[in-house]
Amino acid sequence: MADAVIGLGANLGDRLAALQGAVDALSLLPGTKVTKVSAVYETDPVGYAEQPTFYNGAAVLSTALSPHALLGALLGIEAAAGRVRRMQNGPRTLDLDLLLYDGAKCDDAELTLPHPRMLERAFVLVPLLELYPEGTALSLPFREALDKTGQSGVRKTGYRLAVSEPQPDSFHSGR
Ligand SMILES: Nc1ncnc2c1ncn2[C@@H]1O[C@H](COP(=O)(O)OP(=O)(O)OP(=O)(O)O)[C@@H](O)[C@H]1O
Ligand SMILES: Nc1nc2c(c(=O)[nH]1)N=C(CO)CN2
Repeated sequence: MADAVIGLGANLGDRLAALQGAVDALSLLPGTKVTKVSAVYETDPVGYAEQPTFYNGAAVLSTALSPHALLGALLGIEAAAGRVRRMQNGPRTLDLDLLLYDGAKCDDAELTLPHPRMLERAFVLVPLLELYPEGTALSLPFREALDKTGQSGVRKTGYRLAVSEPQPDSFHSGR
């Protein structure tokens, strides 16, 4: 089993429902358990400013899926949430980024690990600091990066994402 950290974001439609739906979908992936979830943060858009504010958060998984299989699953969950890719940094119903997978490094056509832009983004690093108060996540020290972003515009909402208890197989098969 490996630990993986997922960044979640949404700025179109019902943002809270999108993030909660994503956590629910992650917990249903084969060989996967959601072990930690952050609070939900409301964040000013970074990159392309003329778009609605985002809800962002982060989740930690314990998974038997490989990094590429997990990325494929994230893209599937985004598609099921109605995401249409229009522009880089533009608005989206759901964005799931594979931030870290154990201490793995990877740089191929489909996947870069750690996520190449995570250390520049306070909307990623603030939820991460909540999950890893020591400032190092899966071998990646990130606290200094957060200090360096100098970005504000990340506010905690009163919402938390819920992790539902795993159900016995008989629950899913209806027997
Ligand atoms: N660590 C990663 N997590 C998620 N996608 C990745 C990662 N590394 C590479 N990718 C690739 O990036 C592609 C485009 O991702 P996406 O459309 O979500 O980008 P974006 O959300 O606009 O920008 P950003 O990646 O900066 O958040 C994906 O199809 C995927 O193959
Ligand atoms: N606040 C915020 N800004 C963004 C976000 C995001 O999730 N939150 N995602 C982006 C592209 O992935 C670009 N800008």
